[in-house]
Amino acid sequence: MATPRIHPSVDQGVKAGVAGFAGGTLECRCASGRVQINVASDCAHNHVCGCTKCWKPEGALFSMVAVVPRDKVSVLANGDKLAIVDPVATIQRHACRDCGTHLFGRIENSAHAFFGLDFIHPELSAQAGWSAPGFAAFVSSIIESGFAPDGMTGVRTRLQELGLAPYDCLNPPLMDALSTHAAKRAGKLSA
Ligand SMILES: N[C@@H](CCC(=O)N[C@@H](CSCO)C(=O)NCC(=O)O)C(=O)O
Ligand SMILES: [Zn+2]
Ligand SMILES: [Zn+2]
Repeated sequence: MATPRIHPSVDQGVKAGVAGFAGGTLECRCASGRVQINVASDCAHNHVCGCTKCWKPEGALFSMVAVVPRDKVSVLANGDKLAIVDPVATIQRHACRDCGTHLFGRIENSAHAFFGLDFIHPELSAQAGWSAPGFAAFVSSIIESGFAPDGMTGVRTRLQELGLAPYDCLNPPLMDALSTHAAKRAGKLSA
């Protein structure tokens, strides 16, 4: 069986980030009049995501997605082309109307554990040095996009080979953060 194409940024091996990297500019994929955003910070929790909601480049089974503080994100050019993909989703993904690329995803619910963080796709930046992806999230979800279930062992094996531990939700630190937040809100843990 052919090697599964996880994502073009990791298919030849995961490249390490650069310590002290300070961010860069992300662009959509239009031939002209590109939407540009600036991200004045390195990203964190970078991962590949198999969910149906995250933007994936052509041919890839996974997106590559990470978070940055929302106050570090600003629109530099052609922001009038941005539209929210799904206004009721937890993550409101601001995408280019013309090419479909997602420039940033924002959580507007201030009660959410990840409020204050925006989701970005570091590959949309020409600058190298972003923190590398460290795990694979929502792996089983690729089936929801039509991937054949009998290929899942091959996908998980390839992810392991790349050093991207596969999870069917988020990784344990992020799942623990979500549960800690929920427990504090419910008064089960002290805030
Ligand atoms: N099986 C579903 C899962 C979708 C999902 O829950 N995605 C996550 C991860 S996105 C980045 O890691 C999520 O938090 N979604 C919230 C949102 O998208 O608003 C599917 O594949 O659709
Ligand atoms: Zn575009
Ligand atoms: Zn996702």
